[in-house]
Amino acid sequence: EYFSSVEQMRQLLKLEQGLIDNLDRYIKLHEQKIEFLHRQREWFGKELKEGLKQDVEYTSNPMSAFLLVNRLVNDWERIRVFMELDVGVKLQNNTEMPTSEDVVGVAEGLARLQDMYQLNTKDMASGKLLGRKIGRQLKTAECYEIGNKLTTATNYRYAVSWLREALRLWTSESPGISKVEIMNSLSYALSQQGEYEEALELTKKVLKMQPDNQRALKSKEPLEKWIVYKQEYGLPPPVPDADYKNYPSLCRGDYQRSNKEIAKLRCRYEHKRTMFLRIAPLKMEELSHDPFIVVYHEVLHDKEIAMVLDIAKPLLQRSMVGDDVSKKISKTRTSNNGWLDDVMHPIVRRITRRTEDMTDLAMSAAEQLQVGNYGVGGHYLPHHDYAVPEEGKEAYPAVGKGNRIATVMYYLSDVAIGGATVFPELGVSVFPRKGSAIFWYNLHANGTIDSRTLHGACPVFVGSKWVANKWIHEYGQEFRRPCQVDQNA
Ligand SMILES: O=C(O)CCC(=O)C(=O)O
Ligand SMILES: [Fe+2]
Repeated sequence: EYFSSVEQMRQLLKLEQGLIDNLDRYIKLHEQKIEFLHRQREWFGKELKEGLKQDVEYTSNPMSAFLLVNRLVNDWERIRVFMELDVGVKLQNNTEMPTSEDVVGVAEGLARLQDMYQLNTKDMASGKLLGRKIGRQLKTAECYEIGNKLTTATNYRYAVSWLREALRLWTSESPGISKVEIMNSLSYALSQQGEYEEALELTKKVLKMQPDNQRALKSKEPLEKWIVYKQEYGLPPPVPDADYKNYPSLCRGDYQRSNKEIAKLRCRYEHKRTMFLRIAPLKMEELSHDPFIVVYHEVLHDKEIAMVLDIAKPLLQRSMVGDDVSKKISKTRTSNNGWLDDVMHPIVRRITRRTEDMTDLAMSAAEQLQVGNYGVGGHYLPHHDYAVPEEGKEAYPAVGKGNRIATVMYYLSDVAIGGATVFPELGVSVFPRKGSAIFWYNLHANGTIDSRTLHGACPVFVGSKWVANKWIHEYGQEFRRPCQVDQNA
């Protein structure tokens, strides 16, 4: 799977380079083959001309008679074999090609970005994003493909939008795509949205252009029935989108809190929490006092980050959601991650140590470091990091050290546009800054869950977002976690 990580997508450029190299070799060998055949053709032609000039003499002369028979038996046989011989270049090597799921995955990421950042399809198709030119004008057939993939993904709203764009761009010179195909696809996507009237209109237009068009013939009657049904009973209420309140506006970086609230927050050197901080204070930015959320700036060095990424890259796999018993792949989290243990490399141990110095929490109850990379439009919908186990069951039984009391998340990259970490209940957004870490408690001081810590990762717009999570569990923190955050430090 490529689409769920920009790092994996980068491999595709290498893959395409390999394909082009193979194609070049194939073309070259074919050219050599054709050249050889031209030379042979020349030679056979010359011999034949000789023979035709004086055919009786030629065929009765034992020398030329022999040459003629020999040519036909041996030389022409060699040519026959040679012509049928393949040049022996395969287009594809062993590298795994992306699949149609990747195409759908990228199209879904694209629609997610459109939705989140309110981008219109015409601008996107023209390669313009947020007033910047980031690509070329898409062709009719390309818009049509995006629309069709979104239909496959049952994202009909954006499918309609892309198919409309394809229709708008279509000219009789558009290669490889007929107007009728686009109209049929658009009609289908519209009908899935309950817009039967317009769908029928398109279908009728198709039938005017091509009276025997099978697809249009098949859909006309059902559409007419649906229109009558809709007039009588109306449409079923649409399935409501999951409501994450101000999640989208926070992702866009819209202002969420009053000046009065923000005025209470400070930036300062944290030098009290642990012994370590007395000699090496950290730059701390408060985001919220209750629940406690802070960002530590410049806590990881670029060189340390480069090392972590080197170790993590070969370990990347599609991220799961759910606790360790019920985890599964989900569209709500499109990223890849890999787990790094302290024993794998001194740098991992060093980061664990730094997390302890930063938080004063015991690392004996911390999970391995989870390094993550997001894909095209990659996101993680609002969720809690704690688990809510069934009655009588334990949270995170595989860890066996209680619930996730706190989260420390390091940003291992900047993100050019998008990719914020946001807390919808609190109106807080944090835009990634390479080397910074965000730290918060998921549980109240009495150990109950703090639902206000709901948070999500916004779709990455431009860039490759890397993060590293260190989840810390409850056991061993009894005498470590301060009951009250010292706001006057
Ligand atoms: O990537 C982010 O900004 C948040 C990630 C997150 O919440 C998680 O992995 O649990
Ligand atoms: Fe999270």
